[in-house]
Amino acid sequence: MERNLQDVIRQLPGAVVTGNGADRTVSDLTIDSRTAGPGSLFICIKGVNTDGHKYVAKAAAQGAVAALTEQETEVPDGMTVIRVPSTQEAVKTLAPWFYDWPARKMRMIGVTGTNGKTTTTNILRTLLTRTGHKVGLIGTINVMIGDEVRTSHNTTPDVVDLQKMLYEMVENHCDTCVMEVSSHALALDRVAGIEYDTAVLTNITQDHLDFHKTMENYREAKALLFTRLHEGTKPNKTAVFNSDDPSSAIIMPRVKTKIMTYGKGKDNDVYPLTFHVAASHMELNLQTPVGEMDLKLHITGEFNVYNVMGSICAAIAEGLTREDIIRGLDDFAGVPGRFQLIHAGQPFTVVVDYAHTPDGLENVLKTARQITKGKLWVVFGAGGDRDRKKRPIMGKIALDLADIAVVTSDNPRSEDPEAIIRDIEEGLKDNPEGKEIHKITDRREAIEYVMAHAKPDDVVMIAGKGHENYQILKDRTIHFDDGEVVRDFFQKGKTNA
Ligand SMILES: CC(=O)N[C@H]1[C@@H](OP(=O)(O)OP(=O)(O)OC[C@H]2O[C@@H](n3ccc(=O)[nH]c3=O)[C@H](O)[C@@H]2O)O[C@H](CO)[C@@H](O)[C@@H]1O[C@H](C)C(=O)N[C@@H](C)C(=O)N[C@H](CCC(=O)O)C(=O)O
Ligand SMILES: Nc1ncnc2c1ncn2[C@@H]1O[C@H](COP(=O)(O)OP(=O)(O)OP(=O)(O)O)[C@@H](O)[C@H]1O
Ligand SMILES: N[C@H](CCC[C@H](N)C(=O)O)C(=O)O
Ligand SMILES: [Mg+2]
Repeated sequence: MERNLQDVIRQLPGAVVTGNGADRTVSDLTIDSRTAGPGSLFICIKGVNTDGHKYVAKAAAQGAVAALTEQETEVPDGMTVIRVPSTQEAVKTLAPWFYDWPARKMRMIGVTGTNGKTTTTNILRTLLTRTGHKVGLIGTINVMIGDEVRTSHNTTPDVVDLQKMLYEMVENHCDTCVMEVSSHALALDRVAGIEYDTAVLTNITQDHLDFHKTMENYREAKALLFTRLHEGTKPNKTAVFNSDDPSSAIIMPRVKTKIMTYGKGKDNDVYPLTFHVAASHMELNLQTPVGEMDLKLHITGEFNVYNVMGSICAAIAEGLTREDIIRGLDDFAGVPGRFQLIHAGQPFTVVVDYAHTPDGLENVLKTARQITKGKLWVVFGAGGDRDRKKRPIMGKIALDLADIAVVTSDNPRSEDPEAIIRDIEEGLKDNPEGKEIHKITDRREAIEYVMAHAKPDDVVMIAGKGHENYQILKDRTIHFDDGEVVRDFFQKGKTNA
């Protein structure tokens, strides 16, 4: 995408321009000097850790032609500096305009909720792709533009990267984008300039209180996806709600578009008639507005019944037929690190799962219990620099629902791993049944301990990190993969006592 610098300036009310006054071409926007290159307009944002204004010279040295600032800065030779009252505000309209409003050229499906976003977006991508659509996907694990796959840094990227990705999707002839919309993205308006066609709520349970402070703020951030859905000019919009989640009843009355609901009750558009959960699959019979569906799915757990039902509502809203949906769901192989069974020749079941919230942990342990003949183990920790209040709650859930709990580290980030474990242990203090609890701070040692002690018919749930192949420690990020630790343990011929 190329834009004339004067046209860029015209988009910025109140702009004061200094430095190079020549008429030039801007070929790229970036808010990170590290990705600035020839032709870039570098947008300076004041962040939590640092201030983008510090990197104007660096961006210029890398070839950036202009910088967008909100305070006095140096003006490197040859660079044009455009000062506006607020760069954060300016970028919300500048980025969509620069990339020519790509979200207006695709069907946009947004999925929000505490848990289930990655699963739901991936189900929808499979359904739509199998039906002949070219689909872009944005989420926690990766960004996909048709068949091209890139790694993600955030669940929902910042406004500039997001608009750039959408532009690339349009350039690559995608007709639909399905994306996870995090509560951070809604609160910080990373999704400015996007008009959604279909919006899905999975559920709202405790997480991210470090950022939102209260559950009400958290819910209201998520509500924005639905209460703003009618704004704009696109026709045929649908809001999809999980009627079994109490937040839906609070948000739905404020929605001005068509609504579809899913849940256990027969008053929903989509509801289950019967389902049967096994370790690696489930059978599910559903009632839907396009007819009854008999499904055999390669994912499992009651929570996934909800993800499937939400996806079906969105798929129907997008015009898919009963046959499209049945065929697509049959093809859906699951998401890496979501109730993923690890087969390393061991005589018991090992599951790696991304449960990192109280509700997520509760759900996967309840599902695991349904397939456990022996004892149920859980190995888990909690992320550092994240909601501290969820830690003791997760401790109590592990104690209540598993037979043996092994508390370990997740991504400690800047925090002391021992302090995080102490927070979790608050929830383990009241142990009337005297259940076995271990504390093994090193995650590899914790997993290896369990691999060495689990018995045939036991189920081991390794929770929290799912698809992640790294561990973020105070001073460095190391390679770490829960499934690989399990496989290595058995490959090295370590014995299971
Ligand atoms: C709290 C939060 O959302 N922080 C985001 C924020 O970081 P920040 O304000 O600390 O930025 P900063 O590091 O101080 O930098 C300020 C500016 O200087 C720039 N800079 C910095 C260094 C440099 O050398 N050059 C340079 O230009 C940065 O690009 C930035 O524009 O802006 C950054 C750039 O967009 C984001 O990457 C960063 O997300 C961090 C990594 C993060 O962990 N965010 C999490 C909490 C998050 O957003 N999570 C949600 C939900 C997850 C889920 O539930 O799935 C998500 O959507 O991912
Ligand atoms: N519908 C659901 N209800 C409750 N828990 C769920 C649901 N779906 C998934 N989970 C649990 O949450 C974990 C994460 O699932 P998924 O990645 O789909 O959610 P997410 O909303 O994308 O998470 P994140 O906020 O990290 O992006 C799963 O591994 C599982 O433990
Ligand atoms: N997107 C979530 C992922 C958490 C995963 C868990 N492994 C952790 O590090 O806390 C977050 O940033 O809160
Ligand atoms: Mg996700």
